[in-house]
Amino acid sequence: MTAIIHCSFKGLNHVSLLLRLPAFNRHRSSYFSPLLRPPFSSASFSSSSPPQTQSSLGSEVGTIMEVFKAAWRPSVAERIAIRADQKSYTYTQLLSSACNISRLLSGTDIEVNNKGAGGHGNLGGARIGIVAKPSAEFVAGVLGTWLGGGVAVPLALSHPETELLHVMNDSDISFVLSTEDYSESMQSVATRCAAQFSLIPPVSNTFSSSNTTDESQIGEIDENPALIIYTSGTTGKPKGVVHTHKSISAQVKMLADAWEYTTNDQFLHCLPLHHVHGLFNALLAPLYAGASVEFMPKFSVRSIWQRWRESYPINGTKADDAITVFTGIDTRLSSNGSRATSCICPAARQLRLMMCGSSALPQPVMHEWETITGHCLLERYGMTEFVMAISNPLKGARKAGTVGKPFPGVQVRIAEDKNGGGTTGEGELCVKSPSLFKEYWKLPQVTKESFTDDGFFKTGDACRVDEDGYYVILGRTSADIMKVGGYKLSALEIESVLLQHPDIAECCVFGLPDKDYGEAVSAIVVLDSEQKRKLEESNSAFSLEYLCNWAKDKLAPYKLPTRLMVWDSLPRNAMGKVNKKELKRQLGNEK
Ligand SMILES: Nc1ncnc2c1ncn2[C@@H]1O[C@H](COP(=O)(O)OP(=O)(O)OP(=O)(O)O)[C@@H](O)[C@H]1O
Repeated sequence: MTAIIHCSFKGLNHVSLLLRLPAFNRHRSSYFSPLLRPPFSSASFSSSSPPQTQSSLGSEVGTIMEVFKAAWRPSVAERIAIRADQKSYTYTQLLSSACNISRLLSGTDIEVNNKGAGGHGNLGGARIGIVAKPSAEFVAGVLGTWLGGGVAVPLALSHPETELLHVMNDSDISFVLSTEDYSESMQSVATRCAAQFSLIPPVSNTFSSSNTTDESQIGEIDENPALIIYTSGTTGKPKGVVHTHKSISAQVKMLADAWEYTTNDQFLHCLPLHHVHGLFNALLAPLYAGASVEFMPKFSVRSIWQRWRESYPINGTKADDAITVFTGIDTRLSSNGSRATSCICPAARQLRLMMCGSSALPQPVMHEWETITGHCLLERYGMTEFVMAISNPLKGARKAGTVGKPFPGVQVRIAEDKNGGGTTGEGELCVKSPSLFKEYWKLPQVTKESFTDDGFFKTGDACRVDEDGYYVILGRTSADIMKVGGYKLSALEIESVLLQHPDIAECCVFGLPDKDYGEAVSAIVVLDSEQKRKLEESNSAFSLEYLCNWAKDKLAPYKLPTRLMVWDSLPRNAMGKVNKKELKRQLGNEK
């Protein structure tokens, strides 16, 4: 049996991929993912022949199609979608490969472990684990999973086997897709989870359109799950956050609109793909906009700066494949990175947009970055559960220490603490957005408890609004908000000040139990390597007294740290975040 699969990325010119799919639609209707839904009229397609109009799908077009209508641009099909390992892949090649993967999955007798996800397509909502290095194959794996009716579960490359097993067992993964480099370990993990395993076929450089006799049906799949992302576990055991095709569509459109992603953009991508920042901001939204994404295999300060320099070799010139957008500035890039490479600032200056988020951007880092690169970083706020909700503007004032204002279509509310009198303007941030997740996987009670009665998601982050209506994130109530002698303090605010000290390269502030004050402001600092060497040479130590003497003009007395630890590094996860809850637990127990 054969089927026509109508595929469309935003801007991919009326494409139907024609494939022979054994038994594809014998029992079930086929479907389209949000990034692969057909345009208003779809057309037969081959790489060599022009599209022909076909309008049989119009009546089934839903909200997703509105997204594509608004986002429509012609002639993206042969543009570069992905660059990786010195190879380029067009949108057509990527989609062709996704269709192959869908066929591969559909042709396999997948036993859907615990259907729970809500079934559609051949895979009926089966969870497909994807463990692949950042590559065209990873993208094709996700799209192919959606095309076949599965739920993609991107798995962390950095996770030790026990954590991988937890996530795979928890999400009842039926099938693991992997690239060669992880083949051996993943095969054994898959076996232990009773899941099938396959290597993702390499995305080919040629497109073949073959054999078409039958047209598949399109079901309305918007509310069906598409993706499960596991939280990083900084506030407890990792939970599976279920996103639907509809929430993904809403989000990619929101981001592409707000930050004006276009077909002219080229993204340098060096973030993990099992986390929303790397997956949505730097991959799915750019692809939705018809942009190119270049994967850098590993986060490397030197290589990132080098790539910018190649993009703009001499001030005023621009390479064809010049990077235009970068998201993911963190302290590694701004401190040792920029100092070591400040001579190449003119190149960095010419990028269209530089963004950061996922954790607080300390003001000293923002200012230093602006001095060196000329970029006022765009900081935004997001969370696995709703992806991105609040952002500083693309055009207009970006305010240091704030995350800007809610995106159009996003509602936010601050739930003030009634016990605190409810007059401070500070409280828990609650979010309602079309990009909100559907549920925590297999945790109905936790899901219920994390929403207000009128459908706002309770973020667990403390927040206030400044005089210009910009939102200021004060931190996680569970880890960043300290209660010291009756005062409620934000660890993020104190960190931002401590980072201004010339000797401090990194720091982390949190409360440890204190019998007199409830909690004690405790700081771990990592010293700048040069300063550390000087201190060692002069046989002196970086003391609490010295730090507080310096900080007393900048912080109120009750905000000054009363405990100090000088460490060689901070324990960070793949996203560069410190798990404060775990640190508090360990250090609290040591006392
Ligand atoms: N711009 C920002 N400023 C301050 N904090 C931020 C910012 N962006 C994100 N965050 C923090 O990151 C959190 C969301 O991150 P994510 O969804 O990855 O969860 P996590 O904290 O890493 O893991 P877990 O949900 O398991 O605790 C937010 O709730 C907020 O505390």
